[in-house]
Amino acid sequence: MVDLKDYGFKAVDSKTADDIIPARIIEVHRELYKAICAHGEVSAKLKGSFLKNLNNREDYPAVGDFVHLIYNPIGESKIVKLLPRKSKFSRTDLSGHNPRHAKTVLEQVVAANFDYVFIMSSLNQDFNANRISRYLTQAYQSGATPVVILTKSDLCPDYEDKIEKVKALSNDLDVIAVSSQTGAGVAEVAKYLCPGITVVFLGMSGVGKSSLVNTLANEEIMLVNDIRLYDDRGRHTTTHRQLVKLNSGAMIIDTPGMRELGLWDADEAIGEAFADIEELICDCRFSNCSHKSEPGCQILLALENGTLSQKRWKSYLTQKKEAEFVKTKLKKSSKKKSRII
Ligand SMILES: Nc1nc2c(ncn2[C@@H]2O[C@H](COP(=O)(O)OP(=O)(O)OP(=O)(O)O)[C@@H](O)[C@H]2O)c(=O)[nH]1
Ligand SMILES: [Zn+2]
Repeated sequence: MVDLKDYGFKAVDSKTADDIIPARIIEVHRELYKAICAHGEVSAKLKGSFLKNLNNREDYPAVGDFVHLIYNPIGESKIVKLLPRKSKFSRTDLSGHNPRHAKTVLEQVVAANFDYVFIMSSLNQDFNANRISRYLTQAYQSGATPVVILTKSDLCPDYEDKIEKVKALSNDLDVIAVSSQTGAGVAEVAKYLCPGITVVFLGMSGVGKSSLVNTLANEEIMLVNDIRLYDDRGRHTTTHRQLVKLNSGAMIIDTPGMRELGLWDADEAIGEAFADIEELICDCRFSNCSHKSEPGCQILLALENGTLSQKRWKSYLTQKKEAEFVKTKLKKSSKKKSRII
């Protein structure tokens, strides 16, 4: 028997019928799900009655979700309910269109119920505090706790100032420098990986995610967790596990969607990441200040006396603009009936 608590399940007061049990989604392949439940791993589909009542794309189960299912020991189990999410990452699905021409923007959840977002950024010449700040905005919005992991510390002997720069992005932010090459800092990251804890990684390709995961797991976990399947023509294929359990008992969610996250209704999260700027704006003399030339503008004053850097102000404006763009698209598309999958 599998104890779902080992997979982060917190039993709530939801009394279930005898044949309905909780499970966690570990893979999503179009309409087919793979889930872990008390009886081990099962294949599952959405039950017709559940599917019929789905209105939004975000209500479809995603990797990491807890669900209720009717267990079937000899065939596909049926998912009957999606349990409330404590955190989630959504991707703006532009229906395959270039953003400028997209007619519909749909929210698609790509990972759910994670405790930490590991924001990965390399300490070498790619280091970019603005990018980290963008990821922070998304992390706060997800509902989980961000931890910034600065990789390849062996390539950058002098990284203290970079750590300070990142710490200045937000209050109480944990920032860890690591090297998968030398092992420096890896133990600090491992402290987060307690049994039942789920983490996701955000970061550009090549920052060293796989190397770190392999170092943490002390084995080729990415390979170990690949499973072999036979496709419908009997050909041999491998698929990549989307929720991976480490030896420590912690879990990592890694889905294709995680790699292309867009900003989703980010105003509130931007407010958290740029609280200082929003405070300044509140103090501008005119409530509709454009922060370009008005007298009594606190932004202009802060830029002039150097308490606010041009770079940070520009980064704030860029994020606002992006969030605005998505919102406009969303408003337009919600007037029409949303197309679901
Ligand atoms: N010097 C040094 N190189 C590293 C370190 N970690 C990773 N690398 C190198 O950086 C390159 C990319 O590392 P990966 O772990 O594959 O990066 P990734 O983020 O998983 O990349 P994707 O699979 O494309 O998402 C590889 O050539 C690694 O050998 C490190 O701590 N120090
Ligand atoms: Zn102003």
